[in-house]
Amino acid sequence: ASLNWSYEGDNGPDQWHKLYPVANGNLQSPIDIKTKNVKKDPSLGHLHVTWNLSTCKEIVNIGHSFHVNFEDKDNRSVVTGGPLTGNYRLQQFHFHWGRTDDYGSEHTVDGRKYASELHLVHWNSDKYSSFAEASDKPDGLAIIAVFLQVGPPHECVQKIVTALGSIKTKGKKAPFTNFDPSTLLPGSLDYWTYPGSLTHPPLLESVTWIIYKEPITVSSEQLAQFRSLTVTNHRLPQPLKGRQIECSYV
Ligand SMILES: NS(=O)(=O)c1ccc(C(=O)NCC(=O)NCCc2c[nH]cn2)cc1
Ligand SMILES: [Cu+2]
Ligand SMILES: [Zn+2]
Repeated sequence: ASLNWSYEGDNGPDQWHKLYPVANGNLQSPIDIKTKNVKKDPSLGHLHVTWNLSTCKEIVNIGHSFHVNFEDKDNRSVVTGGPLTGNYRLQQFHFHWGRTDDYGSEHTVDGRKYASELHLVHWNSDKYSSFAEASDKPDGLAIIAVFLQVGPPHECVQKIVTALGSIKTKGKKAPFTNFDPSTLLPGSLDYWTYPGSLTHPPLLESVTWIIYKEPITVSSEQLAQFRSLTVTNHRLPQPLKGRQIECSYV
């Protein structure tokens, strides 16, 4: 189905509210993380990530982005702990980026924009039976975000960049197996967390966001390869509307 929204022009982010009124809701994402307003919460423990590389399945060009999809029919790849109650199953990961290396992340930190942002999308498999069922529940989704800054190339991101060559047109998919997403996590496991939404339509306010403080590093050439699929795909920060951001003790 052709999408009724885009990142630029007549169906751009400022118009999304016409078809998706929740775009002006109280729990919209992304947001700017003002670190001086973050609340340290000693009860926030470590995140426990168990991603099994046997669940990595394929890479797909979905037009406004590309996804690496995982088999989510059992709990082989789950995240739990931290702000989460129970198990959240990994469904897919994707990135967001901008036209240049100067911006492209969705969340920002004290106004700082990173060049890109990784989203690892999980759904609550203890309470719901699918992503679709979980996607409109307040405790339905957990998305882990990792910032990307520019520097030397990232060895594991290179595997993804190489695979993009076989999915140049929208709708194309190619096998992409035995990839371990934990190779995309930073060294420090300190994170921020807050209640929010999907960052593009349907913009459902069903997400516990978990954002690692430390970025990973990719090269400008690797980012240029992302842009070969679509030039830009990031939403700007939305009003906090009184939400409290918490940070872990690690
Ligand atoms: N950027 S993000 O907040 O992580 C995010 C935004 C939208 C969706 C989503 O699932 N939206 C409905 C849907 O099923 N869309 C088709 C597949 C798709 C497109 N983009 C992401 N998933 C998932 C994650
Ligand atoms: Cu998307
Ligand atoms: Zn995303």
